[in-house]
Amino acid sequence: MRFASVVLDIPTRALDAAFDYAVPDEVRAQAEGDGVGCSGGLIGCTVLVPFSHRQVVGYVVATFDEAPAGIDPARILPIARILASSAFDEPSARVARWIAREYSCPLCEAIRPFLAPGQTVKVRRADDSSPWELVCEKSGPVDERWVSLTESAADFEPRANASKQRAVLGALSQGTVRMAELSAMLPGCSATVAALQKRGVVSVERRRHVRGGEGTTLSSATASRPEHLTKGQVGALEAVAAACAAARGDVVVVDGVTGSGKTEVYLEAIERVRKSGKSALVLVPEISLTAQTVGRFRSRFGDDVAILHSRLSAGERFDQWDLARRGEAHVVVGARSALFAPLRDLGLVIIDEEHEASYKQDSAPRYHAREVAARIARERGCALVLGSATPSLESLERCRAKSWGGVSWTRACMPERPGSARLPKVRVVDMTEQFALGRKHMFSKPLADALQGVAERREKAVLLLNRRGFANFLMCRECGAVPECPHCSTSLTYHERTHTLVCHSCDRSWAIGTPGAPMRCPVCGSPYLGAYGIGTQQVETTLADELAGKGVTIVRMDADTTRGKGEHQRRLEEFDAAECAVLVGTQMIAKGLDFPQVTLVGVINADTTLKMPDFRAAERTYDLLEQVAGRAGRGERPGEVIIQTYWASHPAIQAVAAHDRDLFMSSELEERRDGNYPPYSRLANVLCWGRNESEVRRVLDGVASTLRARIEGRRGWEVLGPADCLKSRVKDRFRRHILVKAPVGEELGALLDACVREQDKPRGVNVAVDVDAYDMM
Ligand SMILES: Nc1ncnc2c1ncn2[C@@H]1O[C@H](COP(=O)(O)OP(=O)(O)OP(=O)(O)O)[C@@H](O)[C@H]1O
Ligand SMILES: [Zn+2]
Repeated sequence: MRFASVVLDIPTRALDAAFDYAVPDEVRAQAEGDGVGCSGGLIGCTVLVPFSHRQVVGYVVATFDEAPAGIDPARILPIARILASSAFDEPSARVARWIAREYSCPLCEAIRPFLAPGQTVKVRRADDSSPWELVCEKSGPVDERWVSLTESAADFEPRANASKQRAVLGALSQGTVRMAELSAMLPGCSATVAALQKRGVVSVERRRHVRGGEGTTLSSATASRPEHLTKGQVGALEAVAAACAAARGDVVVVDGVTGSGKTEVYLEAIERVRKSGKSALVLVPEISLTAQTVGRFRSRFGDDVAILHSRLSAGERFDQWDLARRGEAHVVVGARSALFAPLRDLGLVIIDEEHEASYKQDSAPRYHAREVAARIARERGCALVLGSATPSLESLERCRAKSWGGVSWTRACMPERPGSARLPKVRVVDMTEQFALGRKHMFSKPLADALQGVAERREKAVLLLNRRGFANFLMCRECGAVPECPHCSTSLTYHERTHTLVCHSCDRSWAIGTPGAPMRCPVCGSPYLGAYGIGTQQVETTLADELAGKGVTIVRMDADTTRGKGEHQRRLEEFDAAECAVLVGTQMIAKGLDFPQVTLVGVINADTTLKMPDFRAAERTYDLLEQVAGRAGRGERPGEVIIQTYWASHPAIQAVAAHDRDLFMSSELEERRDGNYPPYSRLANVLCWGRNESEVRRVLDGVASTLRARIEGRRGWEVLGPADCLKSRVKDRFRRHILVKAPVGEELGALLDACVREQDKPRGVNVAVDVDAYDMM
């Protein structure tokens, strides 16, 4: 290990390569002596290196003994020092390289997700004349050592002059104290504690502080082992075992209907992997990382589980991450970014609800967790399990082809719920018919009746308000104006309770009138300003009227009511504890929740998402409806689902009504094939934004013409645009984009990267390449 290849943390596309440095003896000794590092050496370390007359932070991605060919070893500059222990090993470095190429981003940006949370080091200077300085956003490990007296403390008498010992014993006489607090009370006491520990008078215990699993009253937050696995579960486990045995990154799509017991398959599969001494990684959507999910894993694997998600503080995230790095936890359950956790000896990766759009990161590196997971599985020779009741069309297509990317893709079906639970009966209510019958209420007659039934039978219901799309804005009935944010091209959303108009692009808000006073149109001054679309608050109010005096608890869950820490869980607990209740909410209540007492699911407006300008609109609507329908009838009592819609004939809605995915698939796949959309092509979005509109236009026109010249004559390639984005202005920046379609299997990222690099970009104009884009607004 005399030389190292270092990627500099300078995210410009031109400085993307790794540079070679010499490894001085003391640096090597430090790296090899470091017990906590991931690679057992220098790879994965954050280092300080000289570069072009200054010092720069970089990451070691490879080491070698011979000087690189053609370079005089004496002229290779040395690494100045190590700034942080190794956070990744060689296979991870290879995955990072792949991410950079695949998603067209600078290599250092692809490496950053692998670094220890909260331990990023930067070289900065205040202005051009001041010196460079190291800024270390360190959140070291949280001290979780707890000190307490042992039984033999009673017989221990400190010597007369041992005042420090007396102080420590005194402080501990009331009970266990955290080491950090003890040090704060008695500065410099750690040597004393160590001495007392040696004598057996005090004990120091490392208690893991792990949030998320503890302190919930949710009945479903434990996973008791079922007596028998279902046939579907046994089959799925066999497929997973085969993929583990193949040890080359094979993929199993666990295609199990809602409530079929996919979680039990994950738990069982992890148990087997653990028995063979390997570790496992489980990804769930951020929003499902609730006490319920965490509790289920914790109840089976206890302290062997580390939890990673964005609601943890930086220190807590570091702690959890470090448990994996030190090999103290062998199961990591987390949101998208947990994919980069430094687990040793990985044997299995699981992605739950794999169809979820939130697995695509919408800032650089713009990776899709499913694709990176597949890459990691191949790199480490472990199995990948993708679970969902509504697998993505991409995954289903790969299973149909049986292999993809050099590994096998298998589908394991679980068509039934365990025990006596059955899939609920679904009824579609055509709202145009209701209107023709003279019913203008938010709840159709069948839904209103069903809610009364729930109240009478003392059961529970879930009501979904489909809020994606353009619901809930105000429109002037005289001039037709819709108030928009002056900084973004976004219709403002009306919030009834606070009487404000809110921009969901930039979070600015405007008060309108005073409660009770009429609101006026900002354009023509007319008082006839009406709310279009409905909000959850309105549903809650209407519901309260409908069920007044019936003793039904109404719990509302949306972005507003779950903002505070722990609110999400608190509301679910409230719903769980109530004797008879209705849970009203947005998308966030649609998936994962397992409450056996729910017998009715109502969807107030099924079709708002169908009208979104997005080729995945139908798929998303189908997924959402099938998932939310799946909340009903998970226990012994049968469930019923009522879907209100103005578009009853749409295949997505028909398919949910019949629990027949093929109904939806056949029409959808045909449209995708006709339009050359994924899964039959790859799609990238090249986005350009800046304050100066003409510069934005010029830059993107340049990218488009370079691109068109390059793909000239190549089959299956298509360049659409440039055109204004649907959100053509956000935070006063103009936004235009190009959509690029390419045949499946083409390296789209590398080509787009080259075209963007070629373009001269003035300051203030930004270009982002989003490969396999999900959000094209
Ligand atoms: N073999 C079994 N026998 C009896 N009950 C089981 C069995 N397997 C799972 N269950 C129970 O079935 C319920 C549903 O399981 P789970 O929540 O894992 O479903 P799921 O497939 O993840 O559904 P969804 O996609 O809706 O989230 C749970 O309460 C679970 O304890
Ligand atoms: Zn705005």
